[in-house]
Order: sequence, then C-alpha cells, then structure tokens
Amino acid sequence: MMNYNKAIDIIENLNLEYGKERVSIVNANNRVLAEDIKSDIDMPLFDKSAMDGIALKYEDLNNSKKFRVVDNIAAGEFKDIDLEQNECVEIMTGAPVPSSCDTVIRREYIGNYGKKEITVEREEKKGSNIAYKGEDFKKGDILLKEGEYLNEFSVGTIATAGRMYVKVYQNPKIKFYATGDEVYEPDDILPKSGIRNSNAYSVLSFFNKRNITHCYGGIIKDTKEKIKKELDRATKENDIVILSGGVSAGEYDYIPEIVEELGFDTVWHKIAMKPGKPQLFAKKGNKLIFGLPGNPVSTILSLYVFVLPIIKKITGFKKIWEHKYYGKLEGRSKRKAKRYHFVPAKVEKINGEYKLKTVITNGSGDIRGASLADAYMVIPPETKKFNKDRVEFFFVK
Ligand SMILES: Nc1nc2c(c(=O)[nH]1)N[C@H]1C(S)=C(S)[C@@H](COP(=O)(O)OP(=O)(O)OC[C@H]3O[C@@H](n4cnc5c(N)ncnc54)[C@H](O)[C@@H]3O)O[C@H]1N2
Ligand code: MOO
Repeated sequence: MMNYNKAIDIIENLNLEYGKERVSIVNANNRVLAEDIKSDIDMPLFDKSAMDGIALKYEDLNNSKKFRVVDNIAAGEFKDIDLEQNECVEIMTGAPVPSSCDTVIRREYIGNYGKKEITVEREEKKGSNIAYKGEDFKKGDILLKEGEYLNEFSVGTIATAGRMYVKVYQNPKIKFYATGDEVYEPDDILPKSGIRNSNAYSVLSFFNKRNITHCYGGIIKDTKEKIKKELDRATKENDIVILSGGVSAGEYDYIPEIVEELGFDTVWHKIAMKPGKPQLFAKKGNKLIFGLPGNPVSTILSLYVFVLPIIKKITGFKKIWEHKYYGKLEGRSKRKAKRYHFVPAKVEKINGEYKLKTVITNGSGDIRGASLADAYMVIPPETKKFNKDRVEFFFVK
C-alpha cells in the first residue's frame, strides 16, 4: 500500500506531454497557452475618450468657463478638428480625442450640455478622461507568455491581439468505462441484485463541468477476456482510460492483473486513504489507466484527488491542486491510524472564519449522503499533528 503523500509526490513529478494543438479562442478557456502572444497593434489604438462629455484645450479654462461647441464625435468616427480658443467638441466614450484637445470633461459637469454654448461648471484635472494611445500595450509587446493559464480575461486579450485561433497544450483523449455484472444504466430495468450506474454520470459530468473532452464506453461486464480486450483497444485509441470498479480484492476484480498483462507498469495500487483505498494508477509511455474504486463516493473523490491533478499536470497547468481552505472543525473527529481520511462536511463562514461540521453518511456507497456535503476535509493519520482549529478542506460545491 502506498503512502498518500508519496502519491502526491509522484503526481508533482510526472513528466508527460501530449503535444500542442490550435483551438478557436472560444475553446481556449481553462487551457494552457503553448505559444507567446504578441500584439499587432497599440492599445488603445488612438487617444481615446473614457467619458461622454466635451473635449477641450485645458489652458482655455483660464480665459473663460464658457465654450462654443463646434462638432460632435461619436465612437468609431475619426475627426481631427483644429479648435480655436474656447471652442470644444462633444465627444462620446470610445471616440478618438482630436489632437488639439488635451482634456475631456464629463457631461455631468457641463451646464447647458447639448446646446451650442456650454459652461464648464466643475473642472477636472488636465489630461482627465483620456486613455492614451499605447498606454495598455504597444505593437510588438508580448501580452501573454507560453505556459500561462487561460481564462476569459486572457481570451479577451488574445482577441485584442487580433487572433481567432491559438496554440494550447493538447488535451489527452479520455475514455471512461463502468465495470461490473451488477451495474445497470439509470433507465434499464433493475434486477433484484443490481445497482444503478451512478459513477459514469458523476465522472462524465465532472469532466463536462471542466471543459475536458472525453467519451463514454458504457458498462463492461466482469469477464476477464471482455475487460482485457476492451482495455487493450481503448488504450490504443485513447491517452487515458478510466474504469470504475473491479480493483479491490474480489474474485472478479480483474483490473490489476489485466493492466500488467497489457504491459502497463502499476504506479500504485492501494493508497493509505479512506475512502478510495483500492485505487490503481498504471502507465505505459504516454498512456495512462486509472482504476477507480467502484463505490460512488470513492470514484468521485479519486477524480478530485488524483485524476484531475494528473490531467492538469500533463496539460501544462502550474496550479494542479484543488484550492486548499482551512476551517475550524466543530464536534468530534474520528481519526484512522496510518490513513488519510476524507470526510464530508457542511461549511459555513461566520465572522470571516470557516466552520466545518461533519456530514454523517453510511460510507463510500452512500452517494446521496455525500451529495449533502459542501466540502471534503482532509484529516491526517494519527501519526501526524492535528489541529481541529485549522483543518484543511476543499470545496465540492
Ligand atoms: N476484501 C476486501 N474487500 C474490499 C476491499 C478490500 O480492501 N478488501 N476494499 C473495499 C473498498 S474500500 C472498496 S471502495 C471497494 C472497491 O472495490 P472495487 O473497485 O473492486 O469495486 P466493486 O467491488 O466493483 O464495487 C464496489 C461497490 O460499488 C458499486 N459500484 C460499482 N460500480 C458502480 C457504478 N458504476 N455505479 C454505482 N455503484 C457502483 C458496486 O456494486 C459495489 O457495491 O471494495 C471493498 N471491498
Ligand atoms: O475506501 Mo472504499 O474506497 O471505502 O470506498
């Protein structure tokens, strides 16, 4: 059985690459950039008004607060008007400021706005309300560097740099199977000894939520030949194959031996944690197999704790772990010797501090019980120091 922290170490040191791909910028969110993004323009492209109001020459305010409006510039229009003393132009937000003007006064500070003669009732500083050409970035500047995580702000930046497609690190091809003779789809007729396949839908929706493409291979029945044949084919066509069930110590738990027979190296089988102990992770070159424990809660926790960090790691993410939070555990806590314990909890924020309450469930088969939790606490084994006032947890809601 492998120590939980050893598994974490292995993940942090995984070094696998699946190449690069070009994607439309609308599909680039939550991916990692595989090239530098250079701008082909100055931004702003011109001295731009940041307010609706009037543009004028600041020094004219020393003569008089009264101005004559000679024109009106809308966003999208380019009018380089030469102003005489105490002349001004009406200008809209986003419109180019004529080179003869150095200040924009917002319309709220103008008396008689909209008429030919106006009065500046309240002054602003010289240079106010103008975003200057190139003040955000200049043509040729590198706006985003290779390795950067992309979110909607970065996608907007790439669009501003004039790009519709962008190179990102390739996502691995992922396929998921449920296994087990007793497992039936939610809309199948359920025999007396059956169980509904919740795992497939938990796993697929977990990936959907994170914009990770994947496909579903259905339920494989528990015969060694069937599983081996399917797994052989699936690992040839995909980069990552994920299975649920069939990894513990039962007579029909064939996955660990099949994985070896297919030439994969078992990185771990069984980790000192609860739930999720019978975990399997195997590797052959760039191909990965995850054998997740069949109990629904264990399957989902394995996604949070191992599968997602590994996918992030191999797709170029620098931050691969779920964000860690700390809170105060109220009530008693059970601790299991030598094993990390993942315990479902309700979370409340009171006076800026997270308060955690254990959600009592019937264990790792109790998917409904787990669905009431907001978070999972990570309780260290008895051998480690434990402070109930500062318990690590991660949100699942
Ligand atoms: N002698 C031992 N028995 C077990 C051990 C052990 O260490 N020694 N570990 C237990 C733990 S912990 C878990 S978790 C399970 C995991 O076993 P498997 O991965 O082999 O999973 P199965 O036995 O196939 O299934 C376990 C449980 O989950 C149900 N299941 C399976 N697939 C699905 C699915 N797609 N959707 C919903 N539920 C599913 C299955 O019917 C079982 O009830 O082993 C313990 N035993
Ligand atoms: O550890 Mo099992 O994974 O209890 O459900």
